[in-house]
Amino acid sequence: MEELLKTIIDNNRIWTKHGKVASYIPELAKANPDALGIHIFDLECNEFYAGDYETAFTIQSVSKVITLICALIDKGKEAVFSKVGTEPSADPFNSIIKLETRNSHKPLNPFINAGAIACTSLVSGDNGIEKFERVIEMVKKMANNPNIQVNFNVYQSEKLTGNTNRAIAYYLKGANIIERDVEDVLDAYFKLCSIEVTVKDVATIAAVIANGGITPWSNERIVPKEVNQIVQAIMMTCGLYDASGEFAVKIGVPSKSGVGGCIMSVVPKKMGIAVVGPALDESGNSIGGKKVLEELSEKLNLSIF
Ligand SMILES: NC(=O)CC[C@H](N)C(=O)O
Repeated sequence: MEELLKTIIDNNRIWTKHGKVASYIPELAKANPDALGIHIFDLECNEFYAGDYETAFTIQSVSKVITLICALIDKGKEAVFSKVGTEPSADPFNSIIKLETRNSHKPLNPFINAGAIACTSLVSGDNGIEKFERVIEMVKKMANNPNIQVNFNVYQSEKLTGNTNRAIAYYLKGANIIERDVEDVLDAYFKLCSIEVTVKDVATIAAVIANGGITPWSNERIVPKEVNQIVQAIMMTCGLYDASGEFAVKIGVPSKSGVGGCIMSVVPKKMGIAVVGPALDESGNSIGGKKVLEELSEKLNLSIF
């Protein structure tokens, strides 16, 4: 397996030259555009990795999966889906347009920025700090890593330049989708995007989801079965923003990407996979990461379809 992963990384490294590192959050522009790494955590707790698997990166939108899990556990599906939809979006991840043109003003789904900001406000906690703590504790538990922390420079950079997210959040407040103090919710959202991880952490999180919400290493249920099912369905249909359909066709497993260059993939009942490659395509998905997953899915016959 390690040989296979190494070959796949080598075959696809060239793709990193065709993408661009995210620069709208200035601190992210410092990432190495040539990096490409992968980690697999299977349900027997075997781990395989290759390429730049030691690269640290910020989790970015992959955190939206854990925020949704916490919101569903804390408030239940009726409350969550009264504020956020479950439909894919054909617009970019930070788009505002549908908030106004759709009657309900609900964000289309929990994995675009508007939906994730709404879910952040739904998570348990009296203020932004408590909400952030609730979600990062879940990240640590699912990643089996108590040392996970926020990258302070990325957090500061997000907060300083996150005006589109600010516009989204104030719109949501005006439409009664979020009830809390907007800046407080945004602060938690920016911190959650800035959590620093490696592909090992993300592959471990994916393995818990692949195992039905139960930790493969200690057999402990941390995500209720129904929540785990809902999250995978939304990853499948909305996980790569406006490129989710193409990804379903080419790779065929529930996945979630982030502008830090990570893609987390869940192969139900088999394994968790994480790739990192900070050079992104025009939808904000890792260009090399997508190609690596495409070849891996083909070679190991991973598609659920
Ligand atoms: N797609 C992403 O990963 C977006 C996350 C980023 N922090 C933002 O809010 O713009």
